Amino acid sequence: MAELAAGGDQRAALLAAATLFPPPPDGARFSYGTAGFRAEGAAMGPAVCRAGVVAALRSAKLGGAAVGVVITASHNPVRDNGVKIVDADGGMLSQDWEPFADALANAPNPDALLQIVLQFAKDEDIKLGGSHSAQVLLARDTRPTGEYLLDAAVKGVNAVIGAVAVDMGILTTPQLHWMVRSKNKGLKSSETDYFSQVIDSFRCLLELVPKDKEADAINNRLIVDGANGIGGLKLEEIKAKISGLDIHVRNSGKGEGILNESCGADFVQKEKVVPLGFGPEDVGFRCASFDGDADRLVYFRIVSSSDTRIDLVDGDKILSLFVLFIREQLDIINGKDNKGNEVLPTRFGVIQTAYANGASTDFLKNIGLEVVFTPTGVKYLHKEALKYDIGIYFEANGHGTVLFSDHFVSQLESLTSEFSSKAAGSSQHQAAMRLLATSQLINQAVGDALSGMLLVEAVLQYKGWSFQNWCDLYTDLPSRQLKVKVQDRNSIVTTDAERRVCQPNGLQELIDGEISNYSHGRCFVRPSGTEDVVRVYAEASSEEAADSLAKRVAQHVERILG
Ligand SMILES: CC(=O)N[C@H]1[C@@H](OP(=O)(O)O)O[C@H](CO)[C@@H](O)[C@@H]1O
Ligand SMILES: [Mg+2]
Repeated sequence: MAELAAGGDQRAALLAAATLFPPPPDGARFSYGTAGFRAEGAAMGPAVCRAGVVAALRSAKLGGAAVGVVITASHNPVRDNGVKIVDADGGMLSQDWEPFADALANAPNPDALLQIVLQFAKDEDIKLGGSHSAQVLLARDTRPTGEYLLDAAVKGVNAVIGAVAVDMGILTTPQLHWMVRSKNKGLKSSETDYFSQVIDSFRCLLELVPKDKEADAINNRLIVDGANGIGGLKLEEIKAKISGLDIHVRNSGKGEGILNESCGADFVQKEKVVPLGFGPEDVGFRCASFDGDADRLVYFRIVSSSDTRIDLVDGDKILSLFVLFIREQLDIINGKDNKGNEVLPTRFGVIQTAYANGASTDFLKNIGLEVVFTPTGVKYLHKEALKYDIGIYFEANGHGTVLFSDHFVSQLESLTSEFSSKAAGSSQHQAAMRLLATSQLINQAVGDALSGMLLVEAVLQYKGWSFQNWCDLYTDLPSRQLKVKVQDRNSIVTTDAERRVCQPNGLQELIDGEISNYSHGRCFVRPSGTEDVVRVYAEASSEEAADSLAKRVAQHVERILG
């Protein structure tokens, strides 16, 4: 073992941390999945402590760049908790480190943990024992187990000698991603800086609303479901500083309501009924809903006080709205120059997953855009979006953002200053400024309900659109999602961005057979990355047909996988 030697102090520190948080005797296995590790909060101590070790080593590997740890279980019930590692660019942990994170979380005892760390450090050429610097920024949501798990994470970070843990407090998940990214880019990175950037760029977009649109300005009353979580609390804190909107927060997290219980973006999007905390006074108004850690956003409208149904605007329609807005700005800028070249040639990428409603994909294709599909999970969507000058992605559940490449932003900056000297106030100048403000407003690290909502509001004002105008972009195809409990969900192997099954043999043929009986039928199955279930999604021309297609396919899955 000599070559694996780390100083005795380093070994002792790792063993001590692992001993403080021994894994549960039932040997529950953790898998990093689509969203980090999640389980019942009280059982998360060991996994969170070990995630702290991973984050500290990741920072050490990256020469001491800040890395983040967020303690949250997002939209899951309040008794659950979880942990996600934020990489130095502000995105999700690099996928090639996930196997190490899994191995560490599942190490059966302190000695095994020590050996895994030493071997990994050797393979990755990370010098242990304090001969490196490392810093980890930590945040948590409002869950009651958060404080205990924060302590576990800090102990994990500190078990890597030389690593510094910085508690950033109770934050939304996207705030911490933003901070990590900003810090490593040498930009201002405090919470106050985050709020100023969001508030200022939103104001700037409102100032750029064409004057004729202001006349028939849309209703400025906006009601927000904070899921009784951190997003509601933060919005309460800053709503008075947000210009042009009359914001009312329900389920703000200050009252008695329980986190995510019958409220929040996941509930609203899946159940399509009025969340708790809303009353007759909210009927007919534009409502937004955040999830428990405020990285998902959907909109809805309550139809009538005698009806629990809502009109839902999901992530797909938010994406479509943003696409129209961005394309319009690009079209304005791209009047051809005198040599017939486009002023600002732009590679614009639109990315969805298989869960995107088929009507949204048709809408995007009909307006001449190509849509790229990736597997479920932000890490895949985000990676694809980074390939473009402007890359936009949204999951149907409301997680998404718009990414602007550094190169494109600097092109926009020079273009705006060129316009401001040659053609100040021209429509081209204004369009370029709108895009710049958009790149400032919308979170460049991860989906962000707060800044996403403000972009929606700015775009609706820009277009002079009511909620109804937005709904009318296209009509969602009826869809149904089911969960099937099976022995081993990972015996399902998929391909083609999870839209087809390649194992077990014969299952895809059965699914195809079912689909062929339905008009506008579409259906796929995949193992969930966050729950021990196989998910079934079906779409068809009526609710009944979508239900029946989903049920029939679920029965095949149940029969074949047991
Ligand atoms: C159908 C669905 O909504 N799946 C969600 C869910 O993943 P699953 O792998 O389906 O469990 O949680 C992920 C993390 O929040 C999110 O990215 C994804 O969209
Ligand atoms: Mg979330």
